[in-house]
Amino acid sequence: MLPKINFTETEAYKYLADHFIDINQKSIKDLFSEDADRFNKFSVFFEDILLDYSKNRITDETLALLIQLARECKLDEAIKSMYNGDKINETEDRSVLHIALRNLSNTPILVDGKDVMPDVNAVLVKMEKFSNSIISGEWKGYTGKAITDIVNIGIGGSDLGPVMVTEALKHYKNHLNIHFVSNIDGTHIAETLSDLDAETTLFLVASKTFTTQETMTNAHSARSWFLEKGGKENDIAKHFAALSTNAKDVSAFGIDTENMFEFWDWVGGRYSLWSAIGLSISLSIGFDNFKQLLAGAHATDNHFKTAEFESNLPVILGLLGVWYINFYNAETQVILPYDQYMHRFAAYFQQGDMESNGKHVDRNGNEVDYETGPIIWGEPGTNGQHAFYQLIHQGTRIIPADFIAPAQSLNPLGDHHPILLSNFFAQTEALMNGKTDEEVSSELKKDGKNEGEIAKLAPFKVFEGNRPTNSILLKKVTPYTLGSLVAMYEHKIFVQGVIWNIFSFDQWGVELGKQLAKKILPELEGDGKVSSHDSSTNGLINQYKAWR
Ligand SMILES: O=P(O)(O)OC[C@H]1O[C@H](O)[C@@H](O)[C@@H](O)[C@@H]1O
Repeated sequence: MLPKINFTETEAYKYLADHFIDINQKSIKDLFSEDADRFNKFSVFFEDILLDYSKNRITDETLALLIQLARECKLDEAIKSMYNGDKINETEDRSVLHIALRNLSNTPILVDGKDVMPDVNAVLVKMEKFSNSIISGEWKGYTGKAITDIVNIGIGGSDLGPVMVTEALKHYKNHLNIHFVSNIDGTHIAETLSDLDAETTLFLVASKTFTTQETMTNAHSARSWFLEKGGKENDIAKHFAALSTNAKDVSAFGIDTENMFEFWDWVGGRYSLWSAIGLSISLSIGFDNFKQLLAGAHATDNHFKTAEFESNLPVILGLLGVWYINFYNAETQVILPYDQYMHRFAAYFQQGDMESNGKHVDRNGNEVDYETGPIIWGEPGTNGQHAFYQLIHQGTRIIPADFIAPAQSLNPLGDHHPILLSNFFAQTEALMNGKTDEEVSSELKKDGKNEGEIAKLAPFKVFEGNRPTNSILLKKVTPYTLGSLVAMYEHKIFVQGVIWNIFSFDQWGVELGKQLAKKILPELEGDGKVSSHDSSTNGLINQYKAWR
């Protein structure tokens, strides 16, 4: 089980609070000039990933105290508990074993005394066979044609991971066209289906529970479309597969359980891209590449489990986040991939991080009196530079930023990649160094401005700097490296949840809105006025009814 320790009552926390007062006087720039070895000290390699965290407001002492904090919070025990298959998702009484899905070493992992690996491996074999027969064209649709288009119908964890990965690994994709329908807004499925041919389309209904309203509604619409286009009830087996933990509801929907790819309740939705939910990935890039993705994640899992905290990437990232959130009052964490293929990476970790650590009750059931999960946001560079970096550079908030870039481009076109990377390097340097009043004034002087003009303009052009960043330089975006990177962020979330003494693997916060929507739906029928809510909700519903 997870320890239940209030981190603000640890020795390390008290030391950190004192230390914060000292370190807050110093700039990162000063820290670099005081220590020629700073980059070597605060950077760490993991295979083809270099994490440089030297441009942070930390010293040796900060890091030592943060690691002490992790030890006092018994992070090592928590990691062991997760890997042992303990039911650390206590509020749902479940183990948390996404690590088992990519456990290519095949060491036994027990849940309730039973090794889960034979089942995991059997589903992987089934995914491989299925992927191969669709990709090769051996699998035929109801009129004898090969499949050309895959539509994954799912939402949340049954959508975001496959979307992010198939986009990030588009370079490795085969001839199949992959589409994703998630939104209940009819536009999403209507627009997707408008260009498709029922004879050559395969639907993957992806839902852990197989009860999610959006997914079920979209799946039923897809089924009706298929039947309208000429498919017959008994052709459905050739065009619909299910990715789920719920065999009963899958067969009730009419999907042959032969076409069901199973996973288990110990796989959280937002940690499920490694499971059968990853079938669209395996179809898009081939099973061997999917396995490489798992292999990369497995390598990170081993690193997280065995590396000393001082050189453990997820631990370092997690603790740096705690440092900014709980001592500097940072509210957000921005993720900035300098790689167009990774354009959904931040969106993916919005669910990964915010659904995991957006909690205000600790593991003892008490309200916390400290901040927990940050707001995650981000867009690919350099687009972000031309949109919101102004606020990161000159706004009033501290925004810790993760910059991610591959050294090798998958599309080495002219000088695009050096230009992209020059921006990647320049931004973290600029955020750290800023630009002083003297520098601004002398620049303005060179531009021919007079004293009065300089005094007037200079304040607006000063950058105070001292804004913290991590740089994550990858050799190249490959299935393996992406797997490693995603697992690194997953474990970072776990580290932070352990320190904050919250349960990171439940998501009760998504329920209330769902319940209320179910109550409101019947009220939308008929023309009668609705008066059962507050005046705002009544007013909005009644206006909707008047306008629809
Ligand atoms: O896969 P399902 O069961 O359709 O759930 C889809 C999503 O539903 C809810 O919003 C949450 O529970 C998410 O964590 C989940 O990913």
